[in-house]
Amino acid sequence: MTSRAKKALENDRRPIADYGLIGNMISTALVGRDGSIDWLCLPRFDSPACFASLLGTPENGRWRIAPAAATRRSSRRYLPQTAVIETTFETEDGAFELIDFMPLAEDEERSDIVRIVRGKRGRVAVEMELVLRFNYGLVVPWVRRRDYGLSAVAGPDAVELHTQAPLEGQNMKTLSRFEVAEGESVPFTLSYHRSHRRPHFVPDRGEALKHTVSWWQEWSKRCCFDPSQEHWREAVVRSLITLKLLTFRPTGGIIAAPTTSLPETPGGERNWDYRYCWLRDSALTLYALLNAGYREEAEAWRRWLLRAIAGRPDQLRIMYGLAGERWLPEHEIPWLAGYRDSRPVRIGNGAAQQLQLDVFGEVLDTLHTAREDVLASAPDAWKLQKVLLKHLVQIWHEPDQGIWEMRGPARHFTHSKLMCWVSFDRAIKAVERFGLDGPVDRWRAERDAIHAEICAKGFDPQLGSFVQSYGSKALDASLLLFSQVGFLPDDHPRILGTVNAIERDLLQDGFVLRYRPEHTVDPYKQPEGTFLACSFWLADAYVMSKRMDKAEALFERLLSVRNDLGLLAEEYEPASGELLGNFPQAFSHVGLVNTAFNLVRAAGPARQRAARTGPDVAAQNATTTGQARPQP
Ligand SMILES: OC[C@H]1O[C@H](O[C@H]2O[C@H](CO)[C@@H](O)[C@H](O)[C@H]2O)[C@H](O)[C@@H](O)[C@@H]1O
Repeated sequence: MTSRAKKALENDRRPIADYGLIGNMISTALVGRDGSIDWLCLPRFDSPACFASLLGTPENGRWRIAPAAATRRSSRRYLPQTAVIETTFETEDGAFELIDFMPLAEDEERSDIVRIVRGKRGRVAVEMELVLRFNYGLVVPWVRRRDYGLSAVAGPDAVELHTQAPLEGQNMKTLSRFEVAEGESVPFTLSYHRSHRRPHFVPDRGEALKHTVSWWQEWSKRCCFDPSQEHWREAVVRSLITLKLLTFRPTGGIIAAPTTSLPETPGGERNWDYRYCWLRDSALTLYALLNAGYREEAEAWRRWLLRAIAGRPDQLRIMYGLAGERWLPEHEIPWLAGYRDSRPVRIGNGAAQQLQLDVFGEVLDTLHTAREDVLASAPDAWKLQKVLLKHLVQIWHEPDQGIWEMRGPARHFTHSKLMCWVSFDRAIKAVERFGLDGPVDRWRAERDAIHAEICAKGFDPQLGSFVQSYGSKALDASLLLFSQVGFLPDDHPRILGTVNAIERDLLQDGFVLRYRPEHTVDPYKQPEGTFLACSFWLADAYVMSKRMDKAEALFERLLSVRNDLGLLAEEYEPASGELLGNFPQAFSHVGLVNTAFNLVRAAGPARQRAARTGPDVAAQNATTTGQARPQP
């Protein structure tokens, strides 16, 4: 076997959970346990990757710093309450730490990655390999030596490597070999800039580290999760830091994940680009941020939402780019082999063109919650809501692609209709509670008509459960949301029956599948992993029906599948114990935060949502359920 093939295989076998996330709220990088950065898009989350070995081979770009000799042991952690990763490598000759972080950046076209090698014990030989490949692992740049290191340019992109370590070019790669002794530091900075602009000054790396650490620690302190529940608080803070890392600071948009095409089925075709902002994820994200006390972030998210959706209501999209872009065409990238041969690798997302009726409900619920929680006034929000409702009156009867964005024929998905009901319901509440103007009688008639239709066509008396789409027998985890949006009382037999049916049909080793592909119109029939956000929704449904022990047990199991850094992908495969799908995924982390608050507060996000109220955080802090018993 050639060494190239060996390397490819080595890369193929790396579990998704082996990665950690660093970032500066403009872009992020995935750092492997072995010291290799295998995914980095520059300048923004949604730009082409310059390190793409995650989806191919090391030849598609990576930046590895690791011991030159065999590693005896390695361990890693985030520096407490930060987005800075510290990996410790131990060899026969001693030990060193590798500190990885991205300093905060103001300019969305300039980002730095800092890597500091710090000797801890003995004297260790270290190897650095930098393989730069712009445009998703394809384009080899023109590299020149500089007194500060090197510069590389190709087309619109340029990077500078700043280091005092010796550098050597070999086979289109840059290599370095040096030794580090106890107490010594060898820093590297990779700085991106547009090739038509001048490179920027790279400040002192020690100072940048101090500043980055203290910024994250101050930010984390703001989390108002009960500090006495240390174990859960730590998990909540890690999820919030991850959500913050997935936020595009210049606009406030939050992406679903920083990766594309990590497979939902290893070796399969369910490989999608998640580097965009989904409206669907907005209401639950807002509850998570507000409950945790992050008002500014919630306000920035709401402002992003209002800008993104502004315009004709019939042009509402289900997802947008970081700044609200609507043109997100889907392409396949043939030169990347795919993570464990999972092809195609896709860029852009065709689901952006779909009709998914539930997004109306998500948007109207988000704006309603913002009003209930007295976020800074947004005078145009109500006008926009009325226009959206006027359009929804015309279209809620239509079939759509549903919450799971199925690419088969359109259906009357029950969850989509449920969220249409939410749209009218929240608007009526806005009139009743805030005296806003609107055709409330018309809205009441629509709301009642949808309610009656769902109860007649979306419920199967034999199963005793709501079903995925009108007239079908298939179940769907999105039906777990019925109680938390307030459609029927928590203890209604139809709500309890639906939870029972999902427990019977969709559980795999205690985790929840979205649906069974063989029972649906989904054209991709390969089995996928269990869906983590849905598993959190089951825990929430247990809270709503006051089964706190079950809720707590499921929550603990979900915490146990996070990787060693506390990160979750979109899915989890119980048989192999692997995380699957794009990573880390915002929807999963939003689920974690909301379930944690549901467990510790008398009225957490699920009950707030059912009551159509916002989280009054001060009052919430004063009341905890006392029902949950977190482990120390
Ligand atoms: O696997 C099917 C679909 O998966 C993606 O969508 C999923 O992620 C979204 C973002 O978190 C979430 O809102 C949605 O409900 C999930 O199904 C993908 O982007 C779609 O193109 C794909 O059809």
